[in-house]
Amino acid sequence: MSPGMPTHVPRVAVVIPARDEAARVASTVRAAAKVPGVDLVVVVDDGSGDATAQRAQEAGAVVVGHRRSRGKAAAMTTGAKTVAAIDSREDRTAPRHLLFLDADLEESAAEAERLLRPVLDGAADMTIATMPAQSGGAGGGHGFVVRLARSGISQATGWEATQPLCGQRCLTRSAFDLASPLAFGFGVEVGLTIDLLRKGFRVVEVPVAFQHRVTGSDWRGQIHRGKQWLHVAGALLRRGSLPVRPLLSLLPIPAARVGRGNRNRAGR
Ligand SMILES: O=c1ccn([C@@H]2O[C@H](COP(=O)(O)OP(=O)(O)O[C@H]3O[C@H](CO)[C@@H](O)[C@H](O)[C@H]3O)[C@@H](O)[C@H]2O)c(=O)[nH]1
Ligand SMILES: O=C(O)[C@H](O)COP(=O)(O)O
Repeated sequence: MSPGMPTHVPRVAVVIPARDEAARVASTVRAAAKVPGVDLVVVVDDGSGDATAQRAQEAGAVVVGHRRSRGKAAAMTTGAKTVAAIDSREDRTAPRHLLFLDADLEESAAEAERLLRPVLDGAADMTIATMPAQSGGAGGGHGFVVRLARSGISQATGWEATQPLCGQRCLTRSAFDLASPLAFGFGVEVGLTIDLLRKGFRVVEVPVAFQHRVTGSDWRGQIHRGKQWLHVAGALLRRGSLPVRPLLSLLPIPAARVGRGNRNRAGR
């Protein structure tokens, strides 16, 4: 907590949705708590089967939980409701801004100040981090989910997101409330971006040196991506913006026949 700040200045609450993150959540909480402007860290234990809740509490977070996993978006909503309840108990004149961070950022969560600065300064309603190349390598994805998300956002709003799935975001309370209810599960980022841009809010990407666990290429990683893809597609469908081209690219037909007119297979 930074002393000497007047109480009417909106401070920032960090909300960390966490499922089975016992190995990483404590260092993420400790690093997030040190970010200037942050005076509250809430971890939502989304039905973990491990000691996530205990580790988060020991690290100093306010911990709330779901008995069974309800997905990332529901965990974010529970966290935002918890912050609202604390805000009203404290009788604040201005609600806290919400900084959503994944549980696996560990020490790099300390970099988050860059993400909240434009929101604190009133220059943006939502910031989204763009993250550097990850030390764990490029991961095992083929870009299917990222391409679907990016072209869906672009089709819906005309905005080209660099990292459309990134969940490290800072929002004003009013932006969050106006974007609720959130899109389900891993569709939440795409839904937030589209809904806020469509309502005329200012959304800005900010480079931040976060590092996180990279999804691998084993069967678990591919199941994770399948789930992400379905959730993103669901969020886009509900917003009338499911793009056709990334869907066609999933079909086993030669690239030359997918929306390339009469070009030959080499794309010339
Ligand atoms: O049912 C779930 C699944 C995940 N999480 C948490 O949500 C965060 C992101 O999940 P993760 O498994 O790390 O997903 P990634 O594929 O690594 O995440 C990328 O893609 C997600 C959207 O698909 C974004 O939310 C993330 O910010 C982005 O880093 C983590 O803190 C998880 O513990 C939950 O709370 N409940
Ligand atoms: O690993 C990732 O970046 C996400 O899980 C998305 O996977 P993708 O590479 O298939 O879009």
